[in-house]
Amino acid sequence: MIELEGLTKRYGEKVAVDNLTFTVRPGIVTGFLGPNGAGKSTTMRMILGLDHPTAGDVRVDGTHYDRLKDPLTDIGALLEAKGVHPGRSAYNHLLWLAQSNGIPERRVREVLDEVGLTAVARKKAKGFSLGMGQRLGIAAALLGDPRILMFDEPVNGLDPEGIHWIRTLMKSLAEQGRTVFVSSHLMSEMALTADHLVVIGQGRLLADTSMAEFIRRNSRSYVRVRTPQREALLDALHRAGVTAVDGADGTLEVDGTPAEAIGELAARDGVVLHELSPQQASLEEAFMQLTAESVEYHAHTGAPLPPQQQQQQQWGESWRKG
Ligand SMILES: Nc1ncnc2c1ncn2[C@@H]1O[C@H](COP(=O)(O)OP(=O)(O)OP(=O)(O)O)[C@@H](O)[C@H]1O
Repeated sequence: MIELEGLTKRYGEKVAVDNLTFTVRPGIVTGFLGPNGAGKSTTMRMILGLDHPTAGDVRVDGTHYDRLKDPLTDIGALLEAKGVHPGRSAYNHLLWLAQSNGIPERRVREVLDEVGLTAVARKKAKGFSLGMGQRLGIAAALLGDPRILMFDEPVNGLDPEGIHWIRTLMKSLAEQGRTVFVSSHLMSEMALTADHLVVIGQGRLLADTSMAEFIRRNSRSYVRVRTPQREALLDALHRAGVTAVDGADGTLEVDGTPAEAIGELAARDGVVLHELSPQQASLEEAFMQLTAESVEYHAHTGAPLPPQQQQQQQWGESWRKG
């Protein structure tokens, strides 16, 4: 497990990570989601002991990273800027890592095979594409056969085949019972990979929820109705026990009643409709709304928020409780 407790990092006035408390559990893929600059990389660097927290604590399997005896066998990580000597081959890079961490040489061949780099293992890293570089970074993370794996934006720069490969790899690592913690700024990516979601914005925790729950709450389907006879339509719906709420641009939104039924109710009363369209709210929209509120919250520090944003903020609160 990775356990964060009140983890905080300040750079001067800037609060990069703000009082984060959550646990990353084994056997599932946990997505770490937030817009650019939310504090994901800083959090991951603190987990690995590369940055020191200003306050709070983070433990890897109950211990601070720098007290782990053989860290590569406990936690493997792919960080965004992974330093590989450009003149060194993939094989020699991994061999150097293995030898300095007491890992047998056969693991080098195994992980090269696992990430599909065997054919180019003797080529110098400076000739590697971005995708090959990512694969080499992942090979390094897997080298010590660790129980915990952490990937910072692993699909960056990968082609569709590479992205598919990473997704499959992360899921299979979790199925083996490992803890898999992966960051992204794309909800659509996480929806395909993660079982659990931790969302941050401006360094603060916004959501800590299962993916299924996030989808259940946000996959709202409704029907958008546009009519020049608003009152007449509302009457017709009301008589049938159907509730409509105001949508954007003077539209009405109806939950739980199919478009066909709404159309028939309108026709029965001779109500003209200009639009009758089933809608599905996207997860990306839900994510943007969730993180936008944290930006607003910080921009208005000390000042009361407008009622709509207060409501959105409470929505964020309920995620935290979930
Ligand atoms: N060494 C540093 N000195 C000053 N500010 C920093 C430093 N490292 C990070 N920050 C700031 O802390 C905030 C969080 O940065 P971080 O890189 O952790 O975000 P992120 O969520 O990983 O973003 P991205 O997706 O863009 O990588 C940003 O505002 C960043 O500018």
